[in-house]
Amino acid sequence: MAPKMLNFITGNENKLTEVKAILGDTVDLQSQSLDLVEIQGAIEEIAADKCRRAAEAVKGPVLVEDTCLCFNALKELPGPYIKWFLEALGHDGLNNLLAAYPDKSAQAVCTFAYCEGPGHKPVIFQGRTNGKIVPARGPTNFGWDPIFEYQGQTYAEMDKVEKNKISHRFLALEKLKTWLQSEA
Ligand SMILES: Nc1ncnc2c1ncn2[C@H]1C[C@H](O)[C@@H](COP(=O)(O)OP(=O)(O)OP(=O)(O)O)O1
Ligand SMILES: [Mg+2]
Repeated sequence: MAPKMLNFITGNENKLTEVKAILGDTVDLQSQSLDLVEIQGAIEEIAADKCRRAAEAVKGPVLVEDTCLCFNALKELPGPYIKWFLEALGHDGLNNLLAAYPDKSAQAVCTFAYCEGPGHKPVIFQGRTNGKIVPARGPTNFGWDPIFEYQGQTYAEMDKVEKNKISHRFLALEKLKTWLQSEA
């Protein structure tokens, strides 16, 4: 059964803002701020595990999201560890990681996981946007957005409405919406 209300558990306000903007009033979106433990492993496993932890923490239905930035020349690393790479290396350091490689292409991957409550199996919805890593351009208020270029513009340079029409998060939420409608 599709939930009437989604409780999005995240410690990241920018994510919450984008999810609200993309879902609009199609869903009743609640939110709780929790910084959940994230395991190592495949992207889907990390999201599913994060979802189980969130369901245990709030003792009810939850939606979580995990974002990865995958450099193709680096066999998809930093991937789920982008948060720590970004904190340690900054935008210049992330560009420098690719200095030895001609291929600057990257994928922004957004994985949502929904779970009905403790003990239930999480359902996964994933979106991927292809782009490339460039020296930072545009406002610096959202993580790696200034170094991820999509069709000539970085995410940071893009108009928010335009970004939310093509982003990895939009593509994943389209799948979530389709699932919610099919279960209704
Ligand atoms: N456009 C973007 N979309 C999502 N995350 C981004 C973006 N730009 C930068 N980031 C950052 C935020 C984090 O440092 C990292 C993603 O790590 P992740 O664990 O998914 O987020 P988080 O820890 O900030 O929130 P959460 O509490 O939902 O896990 O990438
Ligand atoms: Mg996190």
